[in-house]
Amino acid sequence: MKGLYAIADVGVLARRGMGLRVFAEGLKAAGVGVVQLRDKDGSPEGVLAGARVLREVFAGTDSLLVMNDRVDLGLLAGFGGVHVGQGDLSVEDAKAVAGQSESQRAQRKDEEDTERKWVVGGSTHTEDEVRVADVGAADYVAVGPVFATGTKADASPVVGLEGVRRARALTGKPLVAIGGITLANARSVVDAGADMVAVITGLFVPGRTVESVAWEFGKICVEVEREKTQTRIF
Ligand SMILES: Cc1ncc(COP(=O)(O)OP(=O)(O)O)c(N)n1
Ligand SMILES: Cc1ncsc1CCOP(=O)(O)O
Ligand SMILES: [Mg+2]
Repeated sequence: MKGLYAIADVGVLARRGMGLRVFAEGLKAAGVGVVQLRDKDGSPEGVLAGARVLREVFAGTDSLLVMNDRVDLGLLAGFGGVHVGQGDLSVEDAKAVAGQSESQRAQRKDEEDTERKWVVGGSTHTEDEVRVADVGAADYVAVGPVFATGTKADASPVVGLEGVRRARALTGKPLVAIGGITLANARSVVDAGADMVAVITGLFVPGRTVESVAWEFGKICVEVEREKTQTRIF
């Protein structure tokens, strides 16, 4: 898991007058690897309707589709995973609902090679939460908000780049940074140790297409990773 983790926030899209399908097609054209559907105000059927749009647009690609908050809707939608925060179902319970707890997987050992793992990611905002997530069942650990964000009204205090560095030191799991990430600061976030940058508002740059912005986020992540590898070799 490296690069851009794009979040299709239904409320933000509506406020910006952009359709979910058009937005998703831009992400697909940019080759985005992970796309989350975040619909905080939608009815269950409304969320599933949005999920169907993402399934259609990303059909035939390897992109991972992640449902925010609701493991049941993620499973119904045929998504590849769910993201849960500190106030949502726990990562472990989300795994169990998806039939992916340790014991459930052990019972189906023979199928495991062919079975694609259902991904469960979890939010963290403090060092203690990162420590807990590191030893728990989360497939990736999200940390944030890195910078101030206007998108989440009940966001925790910002952790800054130092928070990303500390999280990096505390977990070897894939680390996703979120909150106020833009093209201008994405490099610093990946430099601080994030594997992926999760972005909502930063995908909208006046005068530019979502595709070109998403592509540039991916390019920044690849460049920083390449620089890190070279630094390690020489
Ligand atoms: C990749 C990623 N990281 C963090 C969050 C935030 O999750 P949560 O804290 O549950 O807040 P809501 O998004 O549900 O308001 C996320 N959605 N995705
Ligand atoms: C969902 C969420 N969780 C922590 S910050 C945040 C909002 C991220 O949105 P933006 O990229 O617009 O700051
Ligand atoms: Mg949540």
